[in-house]
Amino acid sequence: MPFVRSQGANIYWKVEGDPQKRPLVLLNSIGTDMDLWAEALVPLRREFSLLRIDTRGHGASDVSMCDYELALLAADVRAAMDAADVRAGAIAGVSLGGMIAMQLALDVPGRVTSLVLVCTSSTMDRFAWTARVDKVRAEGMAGIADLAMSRFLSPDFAAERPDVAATVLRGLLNMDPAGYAGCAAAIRDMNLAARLANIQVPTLTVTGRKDSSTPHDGHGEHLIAAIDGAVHVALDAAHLAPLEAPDDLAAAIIDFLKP
Ligand SMILES: O=C(O)CCC(=O)CC(=O)O
Repeated sequence: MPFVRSQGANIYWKVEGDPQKRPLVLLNSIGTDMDLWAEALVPLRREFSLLRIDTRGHGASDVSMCDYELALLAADVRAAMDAADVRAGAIAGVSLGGMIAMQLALDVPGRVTSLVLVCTSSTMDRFAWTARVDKVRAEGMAGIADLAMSRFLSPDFAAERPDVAATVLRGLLNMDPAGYAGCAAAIRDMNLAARLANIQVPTLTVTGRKDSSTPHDGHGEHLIAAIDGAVHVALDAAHLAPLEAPDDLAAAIIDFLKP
């Protein structure tokens, strides 16, 4: 079974593609699961051996009833990499997934060969995320669904692809609020900004021109400035770029990671 025990929880992972190819680990945002990457898998599978992981509290992974920390979520990724026999690999993460990827690169640099930071940040508004944690614990997923959906997908894309928007909304509403709150606490408490200069691996930062949650200004720009040699690509997408611009994102990743 593709579950690994990590710090009191079963974490779901899945490998796809030719195991002889270079490993690429794919991490999801808060409020989604490994299927966030589904639309980009075909081109990525041609180039990489893919390891996808459901972040603790999401998808098929266990929910722990507490505040999580990025270090815990990074340890879960390390455990899944061990279980999948991936000693080191490129790590691509969307939003929370990018934060976990940065934490992993700082905590265990030997396990990370490159970073792809998609629609993410090292500094989110602590006040807003404190309110998000409280609201989801008090009201459940319905209490935060409209806000999250308004940032996940652009209105144009949601109108063009109501099937995708409905699937994302259903996933959000059906998840355990404790898992969302635990991860939201990790975003609230993250402490990455002062450590970014210690990231020593080639890094691609991807921003979405329609992303109001972690846009270039105030978010992506800080990663690009602080991480030595970081490369930047902007895509025509809102926050969930793997759904809104899967081909362009896959092409950017493949180009950046080419040997
Ligand atoms: O719901 C939002 O406001 C966007 C969530 C966010 O920025 C963190 C994530 O997507 O992991």
